Amino acid sequence: MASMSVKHAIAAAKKLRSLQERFNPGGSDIYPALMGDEAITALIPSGNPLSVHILMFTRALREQGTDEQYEKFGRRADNNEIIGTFAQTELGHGTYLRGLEARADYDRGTEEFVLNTPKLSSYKWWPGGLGQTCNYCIFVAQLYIDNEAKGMAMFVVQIRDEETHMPLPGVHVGEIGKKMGLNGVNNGFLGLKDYRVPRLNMLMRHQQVLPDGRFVKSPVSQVSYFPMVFVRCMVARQNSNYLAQAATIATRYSVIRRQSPIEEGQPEPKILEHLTQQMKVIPEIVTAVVYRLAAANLQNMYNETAEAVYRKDFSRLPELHALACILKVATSYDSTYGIERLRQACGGHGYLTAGNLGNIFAMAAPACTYEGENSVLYLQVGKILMKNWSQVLAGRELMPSMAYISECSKMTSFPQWTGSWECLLKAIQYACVGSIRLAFQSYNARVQSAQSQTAAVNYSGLELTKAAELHGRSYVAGNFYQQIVNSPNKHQRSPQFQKVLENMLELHLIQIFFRHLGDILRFIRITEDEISALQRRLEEVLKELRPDAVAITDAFDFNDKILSSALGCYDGNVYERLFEAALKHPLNRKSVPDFFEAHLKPFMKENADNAKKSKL
Ligand SMILES: CCCCCCCCCCCC(=O)SCCNC(=O)CCNC(=O)[C@H](O)C(C)(C)COP(=O)(O)OP(=O)(O)OC[C@H]1O[C@@H](n2cnc3c(N)ncnc32)[C@H](O)[C@@H]1OP(=O)(O)O
Ligand SMILES: Cc1cc2nc3c(=O)[nH]c(=O)nc-3n(C[C@H](O)[C@H](O)[C@H](O)COP(=O)(O)OP(=O)(O)OC[C@H]3O[C@@H](n4cnc5c(N)ncnc54)[C@H](O)[C@@H]3O)c2cc1C
Repeated sequence: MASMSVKHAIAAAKKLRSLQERFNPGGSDIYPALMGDEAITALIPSGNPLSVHILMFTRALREQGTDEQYEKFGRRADNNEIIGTFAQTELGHGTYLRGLEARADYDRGTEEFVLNTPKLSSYKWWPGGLGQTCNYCIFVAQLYIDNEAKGMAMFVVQIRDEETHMPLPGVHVGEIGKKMGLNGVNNGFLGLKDYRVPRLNMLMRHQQVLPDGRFVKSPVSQVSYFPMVFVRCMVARQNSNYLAQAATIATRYSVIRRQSPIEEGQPEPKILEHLTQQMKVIPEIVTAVVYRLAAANLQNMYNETAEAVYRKDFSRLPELHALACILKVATSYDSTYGIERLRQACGGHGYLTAGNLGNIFAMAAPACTYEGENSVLYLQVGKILMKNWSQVLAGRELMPSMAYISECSKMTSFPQWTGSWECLLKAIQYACVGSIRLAFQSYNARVQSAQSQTAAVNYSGLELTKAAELHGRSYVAGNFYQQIVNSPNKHQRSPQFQKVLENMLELHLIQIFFRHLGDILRFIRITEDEISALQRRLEEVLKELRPDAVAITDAFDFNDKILSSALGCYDGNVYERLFEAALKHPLNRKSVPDFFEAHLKPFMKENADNAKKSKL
């Protein structure tokens, strides 16, 4: 499977290169790379062994290396003359980067770094493509000069001979084994023993080691985390795509499948006529749209920040970090939840490989772990919210994406409940700020009682993650509201299209309201009648969106090859395709399976004989 994927990935990469040259000649615009990876990934259901090369190896060379280092390594990587990966995670550490054990000792005598993975737990473990595809990697290690730790640094390391692909001396590399999905990606392990690289193989755009061993610290140490921020932005985009694919499949199937009359004596309706089926499918269509818009927004912010960082302006890094964490967590959690819900909405056929929903789930699910395990990233955001709440208490301004926190903090109570979109959005934001305030009280009490910040974060972890989750909801819902209600190009939309978008906004806000009703009721008084009115509106808006469900998912524009699903094919011939797939199963090549004579027949005969004996 791995070699098949490499073959497909190379073919797709070549096709992409020609498209890029045609539409974006010589441009370094990041989009073709993103689209490229998405396009290749979409065409290889078992995952793209070049993903980390495209998304992290080439970008780290461009963003963390000097211009000279880009010329030496980056250009060849961008041109796919060398294939690399991003080797940071180790067998013993993935989250706690300051605990990474791989080390790089500077040898000023030879102006080289000596790279080692001192123990088994120090082995690099997981990097995509490391097993067999790559001949280079970005090797992340703790930098030591005269045995003094200087923090993390990145090194360009050649691991295989470019001609023979043989691992180089001092390199121990291989595949880590079968996974739940993505088995076309050879995730690998890497051990290095006294492996020497020239001084100029350390990426030195932001921090340097001079020939005599003097260390020039990075102005902002977190800029070395930037490659991860990029992939978190990509995950937001990629996982909203996976959800959109699953929503397309389940929607098409739900208007083909007929089951169970709603009125006695009536014909069996399409299953999407059942209200509970609408509640399973339509909110996921809307969630895919909501996250697609949020991810696009985040990508623009990434591009602006990347340009600024290139000019050594690091001011927007903290906000981008917070938003990238929030969106990576929210999209990966909600997409995996949504894809499984859509699989279940397809009944038994949803469990068939021919439906492809299981594979889409397996492709989406690891995003909850890689690029920063989700609860760890929620804690990151929780910490950032604590810092920002201290700013609020000091009367200082907050970053734009947190401005609502300042506004809500000035409200002594929640205004009269109206149930409008603005009211629903404000309710989510108000509940978020209430949660931040409570988390801060717990956290601050711990810090005041002489607990360290790290310990206080750990023991306030439940409230911090709740506040982070609600901050994510507030950001995503706020972004969707702005795009639907206040978008500058709203007047270019037809009234019918605007109405569909407003129905999607209505559904999203009501759905989030009900999902967090407990969190909201903690801070806002809402009567039973007001909640029941929202229940009615929920049922109403599902009915309103029902006729548009197929058109919205068709607008995602996935062709059958990408969906690769007998349930979601454009022509709707579900049963014929299911049957066609079944007949292709190897077990159907013979009428009598091999195991009959070898196992089943003797087993049944033995039982029959024993039964006869027991009668005698
Ligand atoms: C498309 C898909 C395709 C699909 C294909 C994709 C294939 C899969 C690719 C997966 C590739 C990988 O998984 S690559 C490996 C990914 N690994 C990770 O993401 C590791 C996760 N861990 C971390 O990021 C870090 O250890 C933290 C953030 C958890 C902790 O950082 P720390 O430095 O130890 O400590 P901490 O005190 O929390 O942070 C110190 C200060 O730095 C700030 N800070 C922390 N991180 C950042 C950051 N990234 N950017 C800016 N600032 C940051 C904090 O806010 C804080 O600011 P202040 O408070 O000082 O102001
Ligand atoms: C498909 C896939 C592809 C990957 N590709 C790459 C790659 O290309 N390059 C690369 O370098 N890595 C890669 N990774 C590794 C990935 O980045 C790590 O798995 C991830 O960062 C999580 O680290 P970990 O596995 O060590 O989990 P751990 O950090 O051990 O997490 C285990 C549990 O401990 C909890 N935990 C850890 N720290 C804390 C804390 N401070 N507070 C509270 N709870 C905590 C976590 O929340 C989690 O529940 C990949 C992983 C996968 C699954």
